[in-house]
Amino acid sequence: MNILDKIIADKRKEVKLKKSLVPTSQLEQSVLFDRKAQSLSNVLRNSKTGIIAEHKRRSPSKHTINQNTNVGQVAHGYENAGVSGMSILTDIKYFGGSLEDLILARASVEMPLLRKEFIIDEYQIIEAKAHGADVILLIAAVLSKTEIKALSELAKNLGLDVLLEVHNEKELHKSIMPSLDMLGVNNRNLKTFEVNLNISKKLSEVIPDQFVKVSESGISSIDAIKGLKEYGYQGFLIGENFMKTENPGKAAKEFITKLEV
Ligand SMILES: O=P(O)(O)OC[C@@H](O)[C@@H](O)c1c[nH]c2ccccc12
Repeated sequence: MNILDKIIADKRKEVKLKKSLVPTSQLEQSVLFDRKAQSLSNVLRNSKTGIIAEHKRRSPSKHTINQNTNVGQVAHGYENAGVSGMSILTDIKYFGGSLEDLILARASVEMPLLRKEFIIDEYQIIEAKAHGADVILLIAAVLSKTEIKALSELAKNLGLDVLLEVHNEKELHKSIMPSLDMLGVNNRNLKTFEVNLNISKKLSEVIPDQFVKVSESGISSIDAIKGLKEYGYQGFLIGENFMKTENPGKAAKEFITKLEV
């Protein structure tokens, strides 16, 4: 079994258990559930830099990246750096994140927050809204077309933006539908961990213009961003490059300052 299949198998068990413990009717009572979400796609359309900075403690490919973070401080640092939004890993087992991280970031900043999760069930979208997310991620590699449609339509009904992630042309063709806001190309193959920025460049031609294009993973230089912008990308998801430093917010600030000149 590849790592992605393993993560999804565990996720199915986790969601089943959660559903039995906390019903959606209870999630819907959260004060955050009624909060009006902010649109990351709108921010990206109007941003010169388009950085989405991620909070990621560890990953199956890199193991420990940064175990000493205070997510509220990181969120403040990113906001102060002028990022367009923040991505927060909420998977516990493989990425060391949690929904608590999402709440703590929400309590610290106003900018759009993406719940970075392996979403396979509508329950997780209600949960995202109840914990202050503005955006959800859907990963085409693990969902059918019917699932992508149902999950993205639910998110839109709740006022959330949808970022749909693909890694190849087949996934892209299966996924294109009006209930998506952003199309993300993951430069990392989630099955092999191989990273190649040319995947974003290649797939850019087949992404229709109505979607904001986001390039994800393996981005660590200003030149990489300049190159991707030429292919129409307006969003750049960066995790490790900031998180591996002692002060991710400071690293993001230095990066964005260089990008602006
Ligand atoms: O740390 P990086 O290489 O900058 O990558 C960030 C982000 O793109 C990556 O964490 C990611 C992209 N898609 C995902 C799906 C699930 C978990 C993680 C991810």
